[in-house]
Amino acid sequence: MTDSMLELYVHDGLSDEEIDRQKATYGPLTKDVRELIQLALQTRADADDVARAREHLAAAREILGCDREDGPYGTRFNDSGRFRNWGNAAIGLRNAIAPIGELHEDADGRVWADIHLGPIYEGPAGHVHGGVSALLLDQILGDAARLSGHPGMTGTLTVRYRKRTPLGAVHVEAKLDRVEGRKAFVVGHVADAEGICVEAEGIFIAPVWMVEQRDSFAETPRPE
Ligand SMILES: CCCCCCCCCCCCCC(=O)SCCNC(=O)CCNC(=O)[C@H](O)C(C)(C)COP(=O)(O)OP(=O)(O)OC[C@H]1O[C@@H](n2cnc3c(N)ncnc32)[C@H](O)[C@@H]1OP(=O)(O)O
Repeated sequence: MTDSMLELYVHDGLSDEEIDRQKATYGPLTKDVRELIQLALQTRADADDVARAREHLAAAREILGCDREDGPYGTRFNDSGRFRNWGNAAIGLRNAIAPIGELHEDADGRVWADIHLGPIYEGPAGHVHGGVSALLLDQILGDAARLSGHPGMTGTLTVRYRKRTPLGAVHVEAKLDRVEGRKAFVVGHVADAEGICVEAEGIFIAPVWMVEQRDSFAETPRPE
């Protein structure tokens, strides 16, 4: 299990220029697909128009599929310490369902993101699915642990839903609370304009292999 995961931490030696080129190429594709996901939910096009649109989509699938990778994206590094987790379900640059765009980090260690959660993230009518809130919190609490120099796997995530979270603009933030051995304790919340909707505490545990990997970096790697 551990070994198979480590195999997906790959130093691929791409130049910064090549990474920038890939971002410029694939980022807009991800954005288009994200819009398509929402359109699949919202379109009122009739059956003929849907059939016509599907022909275009089939053509796009053929073009995009003729040269492709198999399997998960994993985490890829280069010499200058840039790392890409572009398949990540919460924040991956090439993952059209990932709701988090830009991540911010304040000087005091607070990590936050402002996110627009559209109708594809619905749980209770008009409101955010509880699992989506947990996804955001798992990611942002994990990032707060990692950016403070204590990366780890989620051991325990405790989530308290204080009030419903309306779809639309939400703010997510987290901060390292304390560290005990290989365990980082992080707190955070999801808020709407009226205040906190969901709060969480996470325990992020660095497995031994991750501690060794971490120690091989002079600085905490920054994600793309
Ligand atoms: C450099 C690198 C790059 C950075 C990349 C960052 C990637 C981040 C990715 C983030 C992605 C997003 C997030 C995701 O999606 S992460 C995906 C969801 N999480 C997982 O799949 C984790 C699966 N579980 C495991 O891998 C292991 O069980 C872990 C690693 C958690 C512990 O296994 P390990 O064998 O290491 O543990 P140990 O037995 O030596 O115990 C050590 C200490 O921990 C205490 N304990 C044990 N279990 C738990 C628990 N569940 N809650 C609370 N505490 C627990 C234990 O009592 C002991 O405490 P103490 O006696 O010392 O006080």
